[in-house]
Formats: sequence, structure tokens, C-alpha cells
Amino acid sequence: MGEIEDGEADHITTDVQGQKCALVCECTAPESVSRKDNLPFLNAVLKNPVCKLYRFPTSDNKWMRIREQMSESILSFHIPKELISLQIKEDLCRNQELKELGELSPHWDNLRKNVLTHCDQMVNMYQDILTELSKETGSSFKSSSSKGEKTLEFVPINLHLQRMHVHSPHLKDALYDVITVGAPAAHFQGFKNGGLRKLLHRFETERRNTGYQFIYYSPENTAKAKEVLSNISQLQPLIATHADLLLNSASQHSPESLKNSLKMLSEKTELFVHAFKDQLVRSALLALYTARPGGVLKKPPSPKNSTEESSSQDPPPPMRRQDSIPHHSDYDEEEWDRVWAHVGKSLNCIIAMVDRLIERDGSGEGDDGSGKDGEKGPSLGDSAITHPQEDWYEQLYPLILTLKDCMGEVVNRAKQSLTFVLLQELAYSLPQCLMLTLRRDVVFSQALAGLVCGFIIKLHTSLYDPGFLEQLHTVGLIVQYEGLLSTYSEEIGMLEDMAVGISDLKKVAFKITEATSNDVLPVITGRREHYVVEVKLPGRMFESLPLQIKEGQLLHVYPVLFNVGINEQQTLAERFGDVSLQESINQENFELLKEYYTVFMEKMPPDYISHFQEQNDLKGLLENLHQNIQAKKRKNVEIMWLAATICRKLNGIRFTCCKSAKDRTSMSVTLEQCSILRDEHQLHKDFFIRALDCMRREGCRIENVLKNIKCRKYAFNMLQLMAFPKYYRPPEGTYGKADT
Ligand SMILES: O=P(O)(O)O[C@H]1[C@H](O)[C@@H](O)[C@H](O)[C@H](O)[C@@H]1OP(=O)(O)O
Repeated sequence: MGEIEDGEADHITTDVQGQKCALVCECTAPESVSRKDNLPFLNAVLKNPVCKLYRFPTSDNKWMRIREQMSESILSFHIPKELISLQIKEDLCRNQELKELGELSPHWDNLRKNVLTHCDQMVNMYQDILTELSKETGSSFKSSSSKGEKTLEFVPINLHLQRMHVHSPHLKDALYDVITVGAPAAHFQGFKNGGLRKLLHRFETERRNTGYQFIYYSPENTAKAKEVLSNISQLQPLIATHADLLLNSASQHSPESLKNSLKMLSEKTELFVHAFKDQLVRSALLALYTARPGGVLKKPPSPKNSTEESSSQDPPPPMRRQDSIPHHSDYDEEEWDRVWAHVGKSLNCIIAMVDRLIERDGSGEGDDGSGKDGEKGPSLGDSAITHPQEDWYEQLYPLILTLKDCMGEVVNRAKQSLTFVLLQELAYSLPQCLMLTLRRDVVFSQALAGLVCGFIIKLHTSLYDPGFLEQLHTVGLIVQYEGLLSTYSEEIGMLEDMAVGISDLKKVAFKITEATSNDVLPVITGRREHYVVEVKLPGRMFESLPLQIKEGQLLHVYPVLFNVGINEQQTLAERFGDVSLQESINQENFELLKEYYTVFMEKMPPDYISHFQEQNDLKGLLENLHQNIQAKKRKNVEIMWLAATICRKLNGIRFTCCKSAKDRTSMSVTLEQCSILRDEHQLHKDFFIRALDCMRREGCRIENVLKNIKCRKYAFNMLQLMAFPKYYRPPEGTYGKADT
């Protein structure tokens, strides 16, 4: 398999007989190292800890004590359930909007009916999955052997916190966390046609080139349509509430309160008006116009001057070629501008009226009703003529009604036109399009469960580190994934799924709130393009946070993935297959990591940076990583070590993944742990291999194998191991045929 050439296969195992490091004891008690008051919070999400204690010699012949801990998380099930509920809501809402699209010409109407049938089926499927998952109360672990189960599709495989706590004689205690989890992938759908990265690309290319019977909107524009729809649905009720509050202030005749209410109303209305500035709304309105019965243009609506990238080059479908084709001029493009501008004008009327009321209240003078700027809104009219003693409520009420009406009109038109954009996305290639959405949801759910788990643990361990908290709200957190998948056979598809799932995590932001009850489980809000995960902290912990975080500032994450296949399949890929997927993933993610580093250097305070630079040579490490990625060396595990080191130095969240997070992952995390002990805690160099073997033989990871497949053996055979890089081979007696 190649690795023998290096002269490394003389010993398949790295075990040194007779010279064992000491595994002092096993315990099941949760870790007691961090601040005690944080424990209930962490214990609410971590379950079934397995602990192992070791004692290893240091280079100056003292002893270091190591506590290794591995815990499951109830977030494995909680997050998928939260997410599926949200996705059902989002899809139900979209289906409703499709139904409310109004009258369409027969072609579009049939298309819509077809889309709705499939979308309803899809929602039913999500509901069934949610029902099944809800039966799993209290579950916190999905084993590797259940990875293909349909009802557990959204649940991450074998998710654990792998923690190493080091007490070394001369150094401060240190904690090293890695989240271990099976690569987020759609095992139930399988990998016959590849994974998301390829499938999405292929789907988009085909869709772009098959403009027949629907209008092509780019993924960016479809996403924009969803964003505007979501903004509308949030802003409209908010504006209505602020308008009612303004009326309330008016009836109380309170100038201060009136001013404040007006300020809020103005801000929200401006946001609302701004939301429609997009050219997409304009082009979508025209498109919808053509899809109404009789509303046909000579040409399909061309988004040439709009944000649209390309439109169908194919001839319009037959039903467009009617004799009674109206001219472009039949469509009054300016009507939208008028409707839209009415909202702004209505607001101006309200502002003018409030100014006038307050002014006259103060001066007791009369008014000619002409308004300050002389501009009259759509219905200000005679109601602007007012007197000091008049009821403020009476004066404002009709204006508020007008604002709400104008807003309703805008919302109605924009909603329908943008829903029409969504119909185009769904219209092509049903039901493949929905299966692709399902696949992306499944993969994302697994990735998100891991991320939330990692975030909460990171927050818990670094809660009293001011540098970390500053970084959290000014820069955001790097989340680094180490992938060990091969670029051969099925694992290509897994890696393609994983790459998209991890990249989709960019759409997630965190928000920390104060827990008001004992329920500290995270809550998710949002929709597919943008989710917010609310993490609740008990009062005392919440109080210690910086103001920006307490005020609800969104905290962002920057996911990066580096993959290096290490097994016999990777040897085949290198010899006879293709490793370009791994190469491009590593190259692309290196750029992302570099970008993060640049922002980190720019945004963190100068004092912090100068201290940071004294301690770390991040520039050098990044350069080294870059060179290793460019070098295109086989099984270059240096890439993983460098990426992990950079992540640790940048205070990031570490993940290690392979197909099941059981065998290869166990080899990698144990190697990482021992390498840290050697490089950071003066582990005696003669004991490096012994410590490694000891951990693999008796540590938490062999327990992980046991809990997954009920057998205490890593699922490797001798032949496979010959292909593994040297330090990834477990000791004799710990591997063999296992029924996985
Ligand atoms: O935890 P993994 O490394 O993904 O487990 C693999 C193992 O590496 C491989 O040798 C073995 O043949 C199996 O394919 C394992 O995967 P399972 O998902 O079957 O546990």
C-alpha cells in the first residue's frame, strides 16, 4: 500500500512491551476542574461522562497527572428537534404563501399545484421524523451503527466532548477540548451520486441551462427573496406595534412618550422601506405580472438591468405566444414606486403631525395646518388642521391607519412577487430539488448540533477569560474541523456533504441571554438562510459578561475544514484515483483561515495583539500550513497538526471527524493529546509512544468503540494499518475484526 516503502512497517503497532505508563484509575465522576458554579450549566448538556486518570513522567523526572474525559451531549437530539420544528414552520409558511399567490395563468397554476403537492409531502415527512425523534426523550447518543437509520438522519453520529485536563508540576493546569463526531453526511440517502458539493453544483448548472417553463433566479437572488420575505414578516407586526404605542402615547397626551414612540416607529419604518429597495422586488413584480391570466409580455421579463444574472435564453413556452400579447407598456412599472413611496410619505405626515402637536402644546399657538415642509401625505388632507386643545389621538389615528394601509399594500405586492421567485426555485426538477433540500437540512442539522455543543463548552471553559470574551464579540470564533475521510469511493460523497454542511454553519450566529428558569437548553430561531442560537446562562454568569454580549449582540462563527485521508482507501485514491477534492477544500479553507486571522489582528486591542505576538508565531504557522497544502504530499498529516495548533492558539473550537468518529478519530485525538503533552507539558520523550499506546489501549476512546459497536476493538486490520501513517496505528491487541 505504499507506506512500507518508508521503512515504517517493521512494527505495525507502536506498543513497547513491558513499559506501560500508569493508568491510575477510572472514574465516572464529572470533571471537577473548572469553577464549581459553572457545573450545573455544563451538566445540563453533557451526559454519561467516562473518565480516566493517568500519570506520565516529565522530562525532569517528575509526574504529570492527566484526566481524560469523554461525555455525550443531549444536544445531539435537542438541536435536531429544534431545527426540524423551525424548518416545518418555514415550509408551512412558504406553502401558505404559494397558495395565496393569487390567480395565475394555467401554466403557472399547474406548476404551483404540482409544487404544493410535493411540498406538502415533504412537510409530512419532516413531521414524521420529528414525531419519531420526540419519542427519544432523554437520548444523548447516536451510535455509529445507527448512522443509516432514516428517523435518526438529522442526529449527529457519535458526538462527544473529548477533554484532556493536565496538571503538570511547574505549569498551570490546562484543558484541551476536542469535539469528536461522525462527518455530517446523509447516510440514509447514500452517496451513489456523490455528496452535496457536487450535487448542488450540478443542480445549479442544469437549472441555469434549462430555462424552459420557468424563470432562472440565481441562488443569491433566491436567498435574497427569502431574506426580504422574512424581513417583511418581522417588520410589519413590529411597525404595527410601534404605531399602536404611538397612539397610546397620544391618548396619554405625553410629549416625551410621543417623541420616543415616534422615534421607534420611524426607525422601523425606515428599515421597512429600505427592505424593498432591491431591484429583485421590481423584477419579480414584473415577472408575476406576466404570469397572471392575460398579463403576458412580448418577451419574458428580462432581469437584465436588475440584480438577475441571466434569464432563460430558450423561447418562451407556447402559452406565451398568444395573439393578444400586451406590450411592455401595459405594465405600469411606476405603480410600485408610488405604492412604495406612500409608506414613506405616510410616515412623514405622522412626523409632521407629531411635531406640530408638541410644538403647539408648548406654545399654545394655533396652526394653519400646512405642515412644516409643506408636504402632504396620501391622506393627511384636512385632518392636518388642528387646534391646541384637540385630542392628539384623534389627530393621529387616521394617519396611523393610512400608514398601516400603505404598508399592507406594499407587503401584499412584495410578498406575492417574491413568493413567485421561490416558486421558480421549486419548479425545476421536482422532487430532486426537495430531496436536495432535505439532504442539506440533514447534514446541516448534524453539523449544527456539534457546533452548538462546542460553543457551549467553549463558553463555559472561557467564561472568565476577558480576552476570549472580547474576541467573541469583536471578531467571532474560529471553528476548525479536522477531517480524516478518504477521497475514494463512498467517502468522497461524505466529504462533499461535510464540506457544505460545515460551510453552511456560517449562517449561524449565537446570542447569549440570561436564563429565567432551570431550562438552560439552547433555543433556535430564524430560517434556512440565517439561524440564531440563543444560549442561556444563569444570572451570575450572565452578569460577568461584557455589555455588548449582554445587550444581545450576535456572535459569529467562522468554520474551516481541513481534510487529510489516512487509510488504505486514501492510498488507492492517491495511486489510482483523484485527490483534487481534498486539495481544493484545504486550499479554500486556508484562505478562510487567513481571512479570520487578518480580522483578528485588526479588531483585537493593540495591547492584546502585542502580547499575543510575543507568545505565538501565528504568521509562521500559517505560512507553514500554506506550504504544506501546496506541497501536495501524500497523507500529509502535518496539515492537521498545524491547523489544530493554529485553532488552539486562536482560542477556537476544535473538531475531529471521520466516518463514524470511532476508529480513525480515536487515533487522531489520542495522538493530538500526547503531542500536546510532549510539546506543551514536557512529557518525557521516551514515554511519548508509551503514553499514546496507553491512552489507546485503556483510555476513553476504546470505551467509545465499545459503546458504539459493543466490542473493545478498533475496526482495523493489519493490511489497513500498513497504509496508515505511523503514529495513527493502535497498539497490538486493540484492533481487529469488529462487526461495525
Ligand atoms: O470510525 P471510522 O474510522 O470511520 O471507522 C471505520 C474504520 O476506520 C474502518 O477501518 C472500518 O473498516 C469501518 O469502515 C469503520 O467504519 P464504521 O462506520 O463501519 O464503524
